[in-house]
This record gives sequence, C-alpha cells and structure tokens, in this order.
Amino acid sequence: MNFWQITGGSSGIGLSVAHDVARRGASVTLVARNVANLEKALEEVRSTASRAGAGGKVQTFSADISGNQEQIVSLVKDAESSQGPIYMLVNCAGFARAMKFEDISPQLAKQLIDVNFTGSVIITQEVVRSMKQQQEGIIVFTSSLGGLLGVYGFTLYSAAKGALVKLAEALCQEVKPYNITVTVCYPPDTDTPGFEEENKTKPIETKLISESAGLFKADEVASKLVKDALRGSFCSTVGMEGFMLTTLCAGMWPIANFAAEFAAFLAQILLTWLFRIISLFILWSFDRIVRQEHQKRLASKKSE
Ligand SMILES: NC(=O)C1=CN([C@@H]2O[C@H](COP(=O)(O)OP(=O)(O)OC[C@H]3O[C@@H](n4cnc5c(N)ncnc54)[C@H](OP(=O)(O)O)[C@@H]3O)[C@@H](O)[C@H]2O)C=CC1
Ligand SMILES: CCCCCCCCCCCCCCCC(=O)[C@@H](N)CO
Repeated sequence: MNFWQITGGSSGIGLSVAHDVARRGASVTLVARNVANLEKALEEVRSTASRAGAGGKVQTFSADISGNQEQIVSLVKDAESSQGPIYMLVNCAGFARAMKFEDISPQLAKQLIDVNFTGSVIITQEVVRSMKQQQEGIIVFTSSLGGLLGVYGFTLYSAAKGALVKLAEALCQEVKPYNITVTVCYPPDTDTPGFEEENKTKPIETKLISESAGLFKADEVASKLVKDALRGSFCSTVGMEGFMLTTLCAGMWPIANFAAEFAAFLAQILLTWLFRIISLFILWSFDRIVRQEHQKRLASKKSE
C-alpha cells in the first residue's frame, strides 16, 4: 500500500496517527529528534502492524525539523529511496509553551515559530516536489483551535499555528491540478506527553480558557485526522467546540471534495450567524476569567 511520513511520530497525536496508518497496512516513516523515543515508537507501531496482519514497513529518522535544510532534504530522499514516493505527509511535530507575551524570550519566540511553522514549510516543500511528479498525494498540517482563536498566553503559538492555516489555503490552490489535497487539523486540548509538559508552566487563564473546548484522547484526534485527510477534507477537528469554531472561521476555505464536505458547508451557511452571537458570550466568559485572576493576584500582592 501507500507510504506515509509523519513528523512528530514518536509521541502523542503523531504516534496515534502512526498506529492508525500501520493498521491500514501502509508503510510509515516516523520523524522526531529523540532516538530512544523513536526506537520505542518503532517497536510499538511494528507490533500494531503485525497484530493487524498488515504488511507495511516502519522506519524512523532522527532529525530536527526546525534544523538545517540539508538534513531535511536528505531525510526525504533517504525515506523515498527505501520506501518509494511519499503518498501522505503528516506534519505533526510541534510544541506549545504558554506565558505572558512580554515574558517570551527572543529564543523561545524563534523556537515557537521555527518548530510550529517553518519546520512544516521546509519538509513540505521537499515532499510536494515528489508528489507533483507522482500526480497524487495528501498533505496534513497540525494547527490547533488556538490557531483559529488567539488564546491568552498563546500569543506566539497562536500566531505560528494561525500562519499554517493561510499557508494551507494558498498551497491548496497550487497543488490542486496535481491531484494533491491539503488538510489542516485543529485539535482542542489533547492528552499527550506534550500537553503534560506545557501544563507545568501554563498560566491559569490559559488553562481555563483552553479547557472550555474539552480534553480529548490522541487516538480520537488522530483517527479523525486520518479519515478527513483520506477523503480530502480541508478541515479536521473533534468535539462540539471544534465544530463551532471551525464553522465560524471557515470563511473562504476551499472545498476539495464537495460530497464529503457538504454537511460542513451546510452548517456554515446555516449556523455562522448563530455561532457569532454565541461567541460574544464565550468571549465575555474569557474576559471574566482574565479579570478574576487579575484581581486575585492583586489581592494576594496586597496581603503580602
Ligand atoms: N496536545 C494538545 O493539546 C494539542 C497539540 N496540538 C499540536 O499537535 C501536535 C502534536 O502535539 P502532541 O502530540 O501534544 O505533542 P508531543 O509533545 O506529545 O509530541 C510531539 C512530537 O513532535 C516531535 N518534535 C517536537 N519538536 C520537534 C522538532 N523540532 N523536530 C522534530 N520533531 C519534533 C517530538 O519528538 P522529539 O521531541 O523527540 O523531537 C514528538 O514526537 C503539535 O504540533 C501540537 O502543537 C494542537 C492542539 C492541541
Ligand atoms: C461559537 C464559537 C465557539 C467557540 C468555542 C471555542 C473555545 C475555544 C477555546 C480555545 C481552545 C484552544 C486550545 C488550544 C490547545 C493547544 O493548542 C495546546 N494544548 C497545545 O498543545
């Protein structure tokens, strides 16, 4: 069957995508930095494939997707020479760090943009070249609900994830004649090692605002992502809030597969006005969270 490449495939959502793909019998390459985690993921995904009786090959590459371009170019070449042309690229490597805007160091700001945005650009450019030759392919970007709605504490992260959306819209127009589709995934909070890490330093405001969209399992986000990508939908999300926010933000998103996206299109036509009204109340509730936490801090300072 087809050959997929997943960045961020050693953990969280990316790893769940890898299991899903392996069960479907595809060959897969996992890309991440930490070699020990890659080895562990390799074993797990291989055993999923063999349990499912699927014959796909699994391999790993250790690379920093925000690192030097030559390494990325050779990574894609090596992967393709051993497994054949990449049919589907899932850009899942990324990370979040929440803090007040003015406290973000220039190094962290650069890292947030480099890993969450530029990292997806470089590898996708390489893969698109070969997909165009093959005249087929699927490209997935992992944005976030926080890429559609800027969230307190996520200034730089939301900007990087939002930039992916515009990139995807434009790229979708470029690659359409080559039978290549683009999907953007917008996960809400998802229970992963990365999520656990970001929670260690997350301001309470970010936590309360984010959790209003719920907490999901990586397997659920991943299986929706794979389904939506395989049918060529531009948008993939989970949960009620995910549905409402993507409906509200759809604007001029492309519709590549009208049959598959008709229900979403209908919802956009019929519900946008209603969701815009509801959004006012939700925004008020976010303002209230910020105001209350601000007052609590002032009060605790005074009592010191
Ligand atoms: N979990 C959540 O709540 C949400 C997550 N997302 C997005 O989903 C994606 C996956 O998140 P999640 O599963 O939680 O993250 P995890 O931290 O659990 O996994 C991240 C994966 O990306 C890899 N990675 C990170 N940085 C790089 C890099 N510079 N180069 C290569 N690989 C890298 C990690 O491996 P290694 O560190 O070894 O390189 C790991 O395999 C991210 O883009 C995230 O922003 C979006 C919305 C919500
Ligand atoms: C009518 C409109 C309804 C809209 C309701 C929207 C509520 C959205 C809340 C924002 C959720 C942001 C989650 C970010 C998760 C994330 O990216 C991090 N966990 C990164 O790891």
